Formats: sequence, C-alpha cells, structure tokens
Amino acid sequence: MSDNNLVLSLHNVGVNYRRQRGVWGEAFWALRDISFDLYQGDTLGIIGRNGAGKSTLLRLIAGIIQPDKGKIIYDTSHQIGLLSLQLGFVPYLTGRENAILSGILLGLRKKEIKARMNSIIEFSELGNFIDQPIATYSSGMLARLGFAVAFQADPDVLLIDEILGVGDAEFHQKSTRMMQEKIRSHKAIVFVSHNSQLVQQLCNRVVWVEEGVTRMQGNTAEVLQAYHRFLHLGE
Ligand SMILES: Nc1ncnc2c1ncn2[C@@H]1O[C@H](COP(=O)(O)OP(=O)(O)OP(=O)(O)O)[C@@H](O)[C@H]1O
Repeated sequence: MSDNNLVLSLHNVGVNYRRQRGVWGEAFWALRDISFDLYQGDTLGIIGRNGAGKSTLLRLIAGIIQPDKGKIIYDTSHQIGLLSLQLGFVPYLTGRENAILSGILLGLRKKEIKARMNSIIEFSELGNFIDQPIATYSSGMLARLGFAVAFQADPDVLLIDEILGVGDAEFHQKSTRMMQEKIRSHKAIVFVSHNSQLVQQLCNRVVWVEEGVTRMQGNTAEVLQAYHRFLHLGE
C-alpha cells in the first residue's frame, strides 16, 4: 500500500451465503457492494438496520469469511483482532482455556497469555468461574471475558461488535473507558453499534450500510443525521 496510514481498503466487496430452498440452495447476497478505507487512528462506526450486513462485514474484515466479489487489501504490518461475543469461544472449554485459545487466535503466544491471565480474570470479574466451562456463563460474563482477552492481546486493529450493548452499567463504563484509551493510542477501530449516542461519542467516521451496500460514509454527525432522517421517514 502506498499510503502509510492506510490499514485496509475494501473495493466493491460482496458476500454470498447459500440458503437452503427446497432441495436446492439459493444464493443470497448479504453484502452486495461495500467500499471504504480504514486508516490508522480511525474509529470507524458501522451503522445500519437489522440484517443490513454489519456483522458479516466484521467477519469479512477479520478474515473469517472471504469475499465472493470485489477485493480487500490489507496492510500486512497490522494485526487484526476481532472482539466479538460469539466468535472463537468453545462452549465446553473453561474460561481460562478459551482465553488461551482466543489469545492465540489474536496473535499472542501461550506464555504471554498465561502471564496476563491475572489481568484477564481481574478485568472480567469472573473470579473462580474462570475454571468453569463457558457453557455455564451468562451473556454478560462471556462479554466480559471476550473483552478482557481482546484488550490484553492488544491488536492494531480492533473490531468490536456491539459488545458495549451487553453487561451491566458498571461494565459499560469500564469498557467504554478502555475503548477511549485505545482511541487515544491511535489504534484503528471498527465499531458496529445500534447505539447512536455511543457512535457519536466514540467515532470520527461512520459507514452506513443499507441492504449490503455502503449507502453513505463520512463525518459522524452528518451520516448519523442522514440515517436518522431515513429511519424517521421509513423509506
Ligand atoms: N451464515 C449465514 N447464512 C445465511 N444467511 C446469513 C448468515 N449470516 C447472516 N445471514 C444473513 O445475512 C444478512 C446480513 O446479516 P448480518 O448478521 O451481517 O446483519 P447485521 O447488520 O449484523 O444485523 P443485526 O443488526 O441484526 O445484527 C441477514 O439477512 C442474515 O439473515
């Protein structure tokens, strides 16, 4: 990549899920035409209605799924970490084992994760539950564990999927503070959220996805305003 600050770039990207229909599968384009750039220091908000394709977009950036059309160009000097509740965790393993596993997925060595385990336990407030299978955890406990591991792994690009929408008020405050710290440290962050207030507070740019297409992108206030007008008019 010629621009040093460019972390990744999506060019007319599309993702196709096959859906079962009778005996035959049917192609369904969850993402149809998405283009945007992510720069170092950006906190990029992804907004859009339910089913617009936001989570699919994060999984795509994380490399969990591949585009079926268009292309994504990564600057290979950046390491990408996905901070998500559902991904990467194995239900029958304990919190500690899952922390090690997802730490490895986020690029840490086993030794490094073990050295940070106390901080992970402390941040996630799991106490002795850390040695219980995560199948026994509440969604708030899972959120706290996922958040703690990702912040310890400290990837250059942080992908956050609605994590701040889960857990109690105290955890919200703590995780919002952590995110603000990351923003100040000039990481690149992609933040999917339905919470416009948080997007307004945290993001410097916003991409609005509508039916798998980048409907609008740019300055946070402008995009949010257009999005709310759109929702209000019920187009
Ligand atoms: N594995 C899958 N197989 C088939 N269709 C899928 C799959 N995952 C998502 N979809 C469909 O793709 C579309 C986009 O889903 P996605 O979860 O990316 O949307 P979203 O914007 O994150 O939604 P929400 O805000 O409700 O979380 C939806 O119509 C969804 O039903």
